[in-house]
Amino acid sequence: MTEFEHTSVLLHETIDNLAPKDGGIYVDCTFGGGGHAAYLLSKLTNGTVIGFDQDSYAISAAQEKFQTNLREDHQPHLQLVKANFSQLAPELAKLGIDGVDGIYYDLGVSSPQFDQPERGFSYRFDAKLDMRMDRDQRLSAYEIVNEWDFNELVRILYRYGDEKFAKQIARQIEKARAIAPIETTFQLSDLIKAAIPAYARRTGGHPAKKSFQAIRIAVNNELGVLSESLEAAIKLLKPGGRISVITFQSDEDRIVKQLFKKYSEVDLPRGLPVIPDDLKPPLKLVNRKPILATEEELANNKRSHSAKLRVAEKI
Ligand SMILES: C[S@@+](CC[C@H](N)C(=O)[O-])C[C@H]1O[C@@H](n2cnc3c(N)ncnc32)[C@H](O)[C@@H]1O
Repeated sequence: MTEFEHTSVLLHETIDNLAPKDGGIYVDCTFGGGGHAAYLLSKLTNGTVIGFDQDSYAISAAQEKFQTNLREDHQPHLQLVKANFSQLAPELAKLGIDGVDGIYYDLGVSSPQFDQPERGFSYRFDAKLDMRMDRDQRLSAYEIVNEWDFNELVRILYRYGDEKFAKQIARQIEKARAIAPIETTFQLSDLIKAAIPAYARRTGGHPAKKSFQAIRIAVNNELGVLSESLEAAIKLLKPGGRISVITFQSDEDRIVKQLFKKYSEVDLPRGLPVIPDDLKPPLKLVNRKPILATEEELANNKRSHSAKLRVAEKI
């Protein structure tokens, strides 16, 4: 049995806000342990949920855990797709689907990805630098740390990690790899610690936290694939269909917020008495402000602290 322990964040808020309807087609873009999907399936007596994940480990764990729902004749039916959600439209087209009633994303990594030392995501375990969610992908943390030039390293550390000592860390990495390749998470974490001044190391969390997050986002091109996929998702939604997105990082949330804004507002010529249908925006916001975890969830799940949920509806 493949164990997959992951506590879902904003579980009810994400799914209830989709207002699921029997017979509908729903897409879970980040299936993981299937916590959100299990709750969605429990709300349907018939209909289809398509679960995407780029991690073959998540897909094989789901094949065991959701055996019943995966049976051809079972209602509600679950179908799994091992693919990046950047491939949303072409993968759904392969299944003959060109419109959906709801779609949701729970971004970032799952607990097993962090907690399995050999995945190389965590500074808590010593392992070969990796951080690929999709282990068929070529680019890993090893290449970024050992091959990307100083300016590229500084850019990702600043941009994806808000790391103010980005330059010092990139310099330390350059110095170390000139002698021998940086192979492991502990080697990288020690270099980061050495680059950060002692006064700064005494405050905040683990000194390598921001840099590890930044490198992970770069390895998996997390921000690049998000906008592309959200654009496709909005097109795929049927009128009245909804999209929920949980983000965990400010750049991610900004992408969702700006895209929802772009599609829910239109610049109309002044003085139009009635807005013609073809000028109406394609989306309306279900919640103006992002939904955050309740006090109870915050107390029980550390991952929920940075979570923000935004929901919109296709008009
Ligand atoms: C936070 S977990 C999802 C947890 C899930 N909602 C649950 O309740 O168990 C995120 C999952 O999405 C997957 N993922 C992240 N980015 C992806 C992408 N671009 N394409 C496909 N899967 C992705 C990861 O591999 C991981 O398994």
